[in-house]
Amino acid sequence: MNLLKSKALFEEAKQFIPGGVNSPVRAFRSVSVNPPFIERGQGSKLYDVDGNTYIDYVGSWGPLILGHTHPQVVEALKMAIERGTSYGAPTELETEVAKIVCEAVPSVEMVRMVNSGTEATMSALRLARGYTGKNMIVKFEGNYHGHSDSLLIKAGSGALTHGVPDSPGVPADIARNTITAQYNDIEGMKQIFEVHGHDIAGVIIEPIAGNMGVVPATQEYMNFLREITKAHESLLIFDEVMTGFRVSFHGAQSLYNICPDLTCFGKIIGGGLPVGAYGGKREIMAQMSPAGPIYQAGTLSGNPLAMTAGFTTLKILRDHPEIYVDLEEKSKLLAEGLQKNAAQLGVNASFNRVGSMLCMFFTDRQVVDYASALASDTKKFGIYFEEMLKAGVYLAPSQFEAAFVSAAHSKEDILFTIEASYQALKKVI
Ligand SMILES: Cc1ncc(COP(=O)(O)O)c(C=O)c1O
Ligand SMILES: N[C@H](C=O)CCC(=O)O
Repeated sequence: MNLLKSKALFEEAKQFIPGGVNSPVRAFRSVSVNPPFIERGQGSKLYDVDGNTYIDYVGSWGPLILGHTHPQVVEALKMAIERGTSYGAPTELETEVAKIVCEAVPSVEMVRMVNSGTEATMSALRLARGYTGKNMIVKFEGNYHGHSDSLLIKAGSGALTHGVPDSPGVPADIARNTITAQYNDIEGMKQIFEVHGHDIAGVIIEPIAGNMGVVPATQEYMNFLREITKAHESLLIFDEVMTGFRVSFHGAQSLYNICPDLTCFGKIIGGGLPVGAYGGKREIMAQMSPAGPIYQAGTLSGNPLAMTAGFTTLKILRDHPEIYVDLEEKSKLLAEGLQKNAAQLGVNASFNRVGSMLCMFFTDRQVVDYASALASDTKKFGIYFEEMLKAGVYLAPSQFEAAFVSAAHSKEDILFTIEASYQALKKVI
């Protein structure tokens, strides 16, 4: 694989951008490969500046459930851009997007658009604190909710991959109000509520974690969380930035049949443009300014281009439920193929998959939380990753990220990936 141009561009970028990238995971630091610089994407494929083609399972870290440059999304954007890029004033489309979100996710009666998942979770915490009058937030080890101060504690994703789950720069006074819990650990959470229950504003969780690899919460745990938060008048906040419109059109909450108080969205609702959103019960959301006293704002919030890409994507997903059936079939085929390869070659690997989010961990332990995810052999992952990239399969460059199947992946893509994985795993043993 020739990456000469990418290498030169990366060196140049490092002169002007910290680490050469605008988000740490893109630097490929945990694997010993130069990041390919991307020229364009189409369907299931990414094309780099050196002329390499990859089957893409990153999908811009989740938003591209329809694949790259979906014709309807591109056409809608072309028409929208002719009308202007931003007005800083209300548009009808914002209500249309809000309506489609509220209709899809019944726990969300009102929704506020922001510009990223980070903003969505940060604002949801402020709302939880303002609404309950309490201070503390509980989050889970290995869950990632973006990079706001209160949540960058024992965080997953790039923070975990790069070894900074507790970032310098987060004031101790702020960190003190965040309690970290073990995922799927009922007894641990009972103890937290016994000690701090009177002052817990909310518990925020990735219902299906995708930032320590893919790790679903158990149904029993979810039922318990709903009960304990209700009993203590704390809010249950689902971070569905990754799972929203991904694992189902109705979100992870529909799979668990749990009604959280607040839900955060991002990724898919922006159809590949920068968007986040948070929503929930009317009574709670009505506390947000200007309806209520809790402040949050955004120059580009509800941006017409982002709303156009998001609305078009959500409408396609809503009107074509067969997309989710197809995603399930392809993802199952892929996961089973990878699993069979590992078993045949005697590689210690464990698999988690929910719909089109999946992860192969290089460990023989079943991965149910942060500790069991950390048991993975990241050196083996690094070898596997490099071999897959050379074969033309673009995975996230970390053991602690999800792979996403999109509507654009063909059966041929999946079969090619399974064969490439067999050859790559041979290099791991
Ligand atoms: C579950 C989850 N929450 C929040 C975020 C933060 O979103 P963003 O990167 O758009 O700020 C991410 C991804 O980065 C995520 O996966
Ligand atoms: N895992 C992260 C989001 O889901 C990756 C995105 C990033 O940090 O750039």
